[in-house]
Amino acid sequence: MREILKIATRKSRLALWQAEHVQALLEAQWSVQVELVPLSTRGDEILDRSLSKVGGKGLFVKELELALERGEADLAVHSLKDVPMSLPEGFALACVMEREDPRDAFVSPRYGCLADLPQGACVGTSSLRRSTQLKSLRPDLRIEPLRGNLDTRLRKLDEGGFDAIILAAAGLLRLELAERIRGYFATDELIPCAGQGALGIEVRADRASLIERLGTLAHIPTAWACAAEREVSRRLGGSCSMPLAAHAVWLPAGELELSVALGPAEGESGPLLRSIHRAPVNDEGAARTLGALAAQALVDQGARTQASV
Ligand SMILES: NCc1[nH]cc(CCC(=O)O)c1CC(=O)O
Repeated sequence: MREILKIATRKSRLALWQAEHVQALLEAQWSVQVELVPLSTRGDEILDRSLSKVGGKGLFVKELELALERGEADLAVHSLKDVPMSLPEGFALACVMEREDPRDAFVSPRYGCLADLPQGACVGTSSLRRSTQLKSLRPDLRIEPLRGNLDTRLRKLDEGGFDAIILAAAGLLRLELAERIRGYFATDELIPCAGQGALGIEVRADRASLIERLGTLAHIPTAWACAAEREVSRRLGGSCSMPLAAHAVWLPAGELELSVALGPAEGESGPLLRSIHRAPVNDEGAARTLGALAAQALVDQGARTQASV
C-alpha cells in the first residue's frame, strides 16, 4: 500500500492553495498519497481585534501543531511570516521553500500608487509594520484597521470602506488575483516582513527521516535570506506587536543585503529606525550573524528588546 502523508492546513483559500501546492510537489516527487487536513485556527476566528492585541503570530499555527502532536497530520504548511521565530519544544521547521514575490502591493479601485492618493486618504491595513512605514512615506494618510483573509479584505475595499489597501503580493499572485494589483512597493520603500512570500513546512522534531526527505523541497537561497530576516526578529524578541520589517536580497557574488526598519510600539510615538547590512553568506550561520548585526544596529539606535516569545 502506498504511504499516506497528511498535511494540516488552515481553511482560508490562500492556506488551501499553499497546502495543495505542497501536496502536488510531494506526490510528484515521492511515491506517496497526500491528504489535506483543514483546521480552523484562533487567528482565523478572531477578526474584530488587531492581531497584536490577541496573542500574535502563534495564533495561526497552534491548532496545526496540536494535529501534528496527536499524529493526526504529518506536516503543516505555513506562510513563513506567520511562523513564530522560536517554535515550541518538539517541533521543527523542516524546510523553507522558494519565495514568491516578497513585495507589498498597492490595491485600489481608483488610484494607481501611493503618490496618487489625495491628502488625508484612507488606507486599510492592520499591520503595524505597514502602517508605520506608510506614515513615514505619507504622514497625511488616515490608516484604518483591516483584518480577515484576502477575500474578506478585498470585499471590504470593494464595499467602499477605503481608498486603498496594502496586501502581500504573494497571496494575490497565488490566488490569481494579480489584476487587483495596481502597483508594487519597492522592498527598500516599504520593507517586507521577515519571511514574506516564503512557505515553511513544520513537522514534529522526532520525525527525522521525514525532515530529511523534505530537504528536497527546500530552496537554499530563500532559506538563508529568511534565516537572516528571522534572526533580526528573534534577537529583538519579535512578536507581531512589534512593527519590524526585515528583508534580505542576494547580490552578485554571494553577498546578502539585509534591510531592516523598526517603528515605535503600538500607541507610542518615535522615529522609524532603519539600517542596511551586507556580507558574503555561505551558510545559514553566516546569514544569522548578518541578522544579529542588523538587530544590534537597531538596538544601538534606541530599539528596546522585548521579552522573548
Ligand atoms: N498576515 C497574513 C498573511 N500571511 C501570509 C500572507 C500572504 C502570503 C505571504 O506573504 O507569504 C498574508 C496576507 C498579507 O499579509 O497580505
